[in-house]
Amino acid sequence: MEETTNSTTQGVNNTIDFKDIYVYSDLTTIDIANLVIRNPDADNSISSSVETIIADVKHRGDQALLELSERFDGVKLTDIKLGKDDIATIASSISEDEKNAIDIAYRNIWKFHESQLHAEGKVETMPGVTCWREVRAIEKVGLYIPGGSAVLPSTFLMLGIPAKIAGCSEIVVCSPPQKGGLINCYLAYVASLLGIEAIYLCGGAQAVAAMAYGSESIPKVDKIFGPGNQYVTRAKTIIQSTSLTAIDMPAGPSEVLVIADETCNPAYVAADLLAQAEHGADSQAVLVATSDVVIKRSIEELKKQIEVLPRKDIAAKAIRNSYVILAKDIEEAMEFSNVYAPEHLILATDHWDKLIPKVNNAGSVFLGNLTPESAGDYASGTNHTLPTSAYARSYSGVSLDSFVKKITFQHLSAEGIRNIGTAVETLAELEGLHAHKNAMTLRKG
Ligand SMILES: NC(=O)c1ccc[n+]([C@@H]2O[C@H](COP(=O)([O-])OP(=O)(O)OC[C@H]3O[C@@H](n4cnc5c(N)ncnc54)[C@H](O)[C@@H]3O)[C@@H](O)[C@H]2O)c1
Ligand SMILES: N[C@H](CO)Cc1c[nH]c[nH+]1
Ligand SMILES: [Zn+2]
Repeated sequence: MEETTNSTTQGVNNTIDFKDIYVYSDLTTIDIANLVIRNPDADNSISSSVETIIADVKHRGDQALLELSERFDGVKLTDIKLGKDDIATIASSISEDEKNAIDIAYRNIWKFHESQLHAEGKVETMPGVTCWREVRAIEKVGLYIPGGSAVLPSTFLMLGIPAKIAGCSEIVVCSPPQKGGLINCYLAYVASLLGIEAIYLCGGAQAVAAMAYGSESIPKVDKIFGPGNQYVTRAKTIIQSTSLTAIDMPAGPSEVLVIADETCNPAYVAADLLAQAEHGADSQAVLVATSDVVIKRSIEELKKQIEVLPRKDIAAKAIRNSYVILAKDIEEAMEFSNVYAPEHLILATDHWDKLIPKVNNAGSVFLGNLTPESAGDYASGTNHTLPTSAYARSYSGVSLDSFVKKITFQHLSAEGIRNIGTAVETLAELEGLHAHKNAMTLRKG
């Protein structure tokens, strides 16, 4: 890796000299609120191109989608929709080993998400006053499957499986066209496993706009799911306030925070950092360690391992966009992590069980030295579509709940009216809302 010219200057006085990776060693002197900001779009360039793309798709529909695919994906399409027969033909080229791996992931993800189906009981809050909730699937959902720098069939599993379990009646899938104007065979195989009959060849902000407003080819949906780059993520946050379409959460460039103590294995730590760094130059991989020996060894390992990665250049840029923290103890490490609110938190320590209660903000947590984050990315069963950019402070990752609404129901009997009537009348009276009071008084008789 080259020497960094990382523009982050805070904490420079506290750096230990590893030449190309910032190591902050005294958190009390650092502006942490500033340090934890990811990809700020300071010049507003992403927001402004996304706004232009959304307006274009809204007004010109399919024609805009075709032109934007040519411009951003370098693919000249004649048809945006890829149908069932094409999908089946493309899927047939996948090998048995690849099929088996996808099938294992499919089963585990299905099993974990199916376990989230909980029926709630009815509650009698007072005699004759019964309240309960019922679950209904969101009818029309849109799944965005990234495909800019890497096509992610695993994301198709992560979104398609809970949508199927929830019972969503219309599942619209968009993914950027690959060279030749098609999709890759792994996405096609996942589509066939899920029984999805069409994939729309459309990526980026334009795909989000199409699913939010509809185009001649792409149906409008009620909620859009899925991760993506900064263009996709910005588009999702814009359309949720400008259309009647909801979103799962901001799930942008991947990130990981590894907390490591002297019981960690530095080779594993480095591998886990690089696994998220290779997603994109704007990814972030943060190491928070309680010992400078751990830091030194992990960085040595990282420098060795990065050399053989096919995506070395991307990973190196992400590492330059990252940093290391020497915490004074594990408590300080956990405090920093909770402020950072990482998409993925890895506890690279044998003492992980004691740390679980201290985790307040994280998308998904990987416990101990034998639990690589890649397991959750692909096949253990948990969902890999997770909040980034510190949104793990308030959002959960995708789950079965993301695909359903929970509607409350209530029923009052004559006894219920007798028990609750006066309280409702008094509350209506004190709020000065007499029609509210009357709706109860008439029934009390
Ligand atoms: N948070 C999560 O849960 C999660 C999960 C998986 C992946 N990810 C992230 O998803 C991202 C995938 O990104 P990707 O780029 O590979 O694929 P992508 O599908 O998100 O984006 C590709 C699209 O971006 C658009 N685009 C590219 N350059 C543009 C430009 N200059 N102006 C306007 N639009 C442009 C194009 O339309 C292209 O089709 C990565 O950052 C990865 O880390 C996050
Ligand atoms: N780490 C990504 C979520 O940030 C998910 C993914 C898909 N494929 C590999 N990894
Ligand atoms: Zn990943």
